[in-house]
Amino acid sequence: MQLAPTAMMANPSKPFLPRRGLMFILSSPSGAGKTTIARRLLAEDANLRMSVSVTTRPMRDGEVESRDYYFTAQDDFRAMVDDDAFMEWAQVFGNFYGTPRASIKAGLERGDDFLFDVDWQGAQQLSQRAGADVVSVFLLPPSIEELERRLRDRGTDDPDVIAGRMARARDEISHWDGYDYVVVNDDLGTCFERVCTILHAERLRRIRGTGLVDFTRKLIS
Ligand SMILES: Nc1ncnc2c1ncn2[C@@H]1O[C@H](COP(=O)(O)OP(=O)(O)OP(=O)(O)O)[C@@H](O)[C@H]1O
Ligand SMILES: Nc1nc2c(ncn2[C@@H]2O[C@H](COP(=O)(O)O)[C@@H](O)[C@H]2O)c(=O)[nH]1
Repeated sequence: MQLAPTAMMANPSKPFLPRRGLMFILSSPSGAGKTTIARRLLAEDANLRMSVSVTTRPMRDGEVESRDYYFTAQDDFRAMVDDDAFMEWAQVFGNFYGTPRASIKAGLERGDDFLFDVDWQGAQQLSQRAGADVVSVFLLPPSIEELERRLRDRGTDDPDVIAGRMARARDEISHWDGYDYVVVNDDLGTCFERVCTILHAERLRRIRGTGLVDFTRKLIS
């Protein structure tokens, strides 16, 4: 039997049974494309919510407060650290970044999935603290030359900032083996499909199926 394309595509994020949400981490060296992939995932997947980080870095052209980051002063960031308001935080490129705790715990219990755009330090801390809720994906550029080209063509950073990001790229890449999945972002469409495949499969893991015990009990009773 041939299924109509619409039937095959029918909302893969909507679960048949209640399930616990997951924490979907995307990391990469700066410029490899995680923001691009993240925006497309959020646009196409109704069950995925962005975990918006707090940062002390200045806002870039085109960025929107509370959509891209909560932009904050260093003193306020420190106060949040002291209040234990972050699930993780780290210093990256001389600025501070942190993942606010608020709303994530309750969201996971409701079955919401959260997307995190964090560096390797954030991925490591979240994996240690949130264990089985975490699915981590590391994106690699097809080459170092292409990574630099993407940073230049993006047109958001001065040459000295780009040099700093390139200098850090090798260190970031050296942490590839701390992730559950590694995907090369060469062709954007192919990379996006692979990331979607990971997300859809991870949602189906037995450990997330909070409704499975009752459901299977009824099936066999
Ligand atoms: N597969 C691809 N092929 C060509 N260009 C790409 C591809 N993926 C992303 N880009 C482009 O590369 C640039 C960097 O992408 P993006 O801003 O998503 O990177 P990032 O990893 O989020 O960087 P940062 O960590 O600095 O925020 C953007 O201009 C984006 O349009
Ligand atoms: N550990 C954390 N890293 C974060 C967080 N939010 C963003 N990031 C990472 O910082 C760099 C630079 O980001 P940019 O937007 O300034 O280019 C990048 O690797 C992000 O993944 C966070 O909350 N925690």
